[in-house]
Amino acid sequence: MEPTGSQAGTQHAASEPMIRLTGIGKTYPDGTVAVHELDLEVGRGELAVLVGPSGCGKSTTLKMINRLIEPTTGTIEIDGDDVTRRDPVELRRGIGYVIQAVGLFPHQRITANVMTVPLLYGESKRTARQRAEELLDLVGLDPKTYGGRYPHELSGGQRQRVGVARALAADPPVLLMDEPFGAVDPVVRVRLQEEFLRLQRDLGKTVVLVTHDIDEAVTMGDRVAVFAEGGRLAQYATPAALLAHPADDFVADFVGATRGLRRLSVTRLDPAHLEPMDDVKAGELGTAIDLDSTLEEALAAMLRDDRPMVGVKDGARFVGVLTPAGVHRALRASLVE
Ligand SMILES: Nc1ncnc2c1ncn2[C@@H]1O[C@H](COP(=O)(O)OP(=O)(O)OP(=O)(O)O)[C@@H](O)[C@H]1O
Repeated sequence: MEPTGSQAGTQHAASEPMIRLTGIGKTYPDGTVAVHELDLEVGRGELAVLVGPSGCGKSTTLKMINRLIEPTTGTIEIDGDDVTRRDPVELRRGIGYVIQAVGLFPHQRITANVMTVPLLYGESKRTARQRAEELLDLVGLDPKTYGGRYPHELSGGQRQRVGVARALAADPPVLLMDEPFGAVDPVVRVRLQEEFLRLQRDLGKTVVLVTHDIDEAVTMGDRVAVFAEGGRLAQYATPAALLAHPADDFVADFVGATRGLRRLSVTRLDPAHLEPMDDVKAGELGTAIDLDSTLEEALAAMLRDDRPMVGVKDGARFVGVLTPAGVHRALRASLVE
């Protein structure tokens, strides 16, 4: 199934996936099966999330993609190339990697931390500095304020942003992220998630992100891979499909009893489900919402204004009215793609 929603990045979709794992498996020498014969494809510009309970092989899978861990079976292709034939060090330079602990050099200032990657590529100090400052700006950190600080002089969320900036420094087509927003409080986490989605839409990177948080998975992912015990892939689907049709009881339990509510937060408005504005309704409307809102935001607006409908704007222009019946239609339509 094709990815849905505005974050799909489908304009880059070529028939060949950017990342293809075929029969990939990892058994550790002590006999632990961390990943069991996994097939997974990630399209160009797509953001795939690996989610599941602790110890089910998500990190192992991620680290096999950049060969920090060698698979025991199967093949991994990036952009059609078999990565097992590539020099691992050179391979890793072409793949951004963001981890929870960030891994910044504690005794280097922030700009210097981000400069390490362009310097590795042989850029002059001056170009590397300029690039680092652009990247800090891109992730929302003013280089003048933060560039001269040391990592311990930043908040957890700011350090995560530096980690993202550094991973982007080589302009890699592929970005691997292991619990990148795990170390920050829930409010900062949601902000970082939103900012990263915006950035990813602009940059069109192919991203594989590991999390154990189903909310993060369905918010961020174009497609979500749910892992089960023993490194088994239980389901790989769009958030809408996963929430509406869990493949088995394990997935149903994992996505939770409130999955119906979660569907509201992953489905965006569509003009097709709005009713036309008329004079009577115009008088009944509270504050209008934007056309790119989610159904959850739409329902929240109806409840906040205590009205059975909400006006919808595209920029400054009113485009229609959404009612609870329209919400229902939109939910059903989100599955027919
Ligand atoms: N070097 C190792 N030797 C033996 N077993 C290992 C080794 N590294 C990881 N494992 C096991 O492989 C399994 C998968 O680990 P992995 O780190 O991939 O899980 P995960 O899904 O990322 O977990 P978490 O969410 O807790 O980070 C676990 O049972 C783990 O104990």
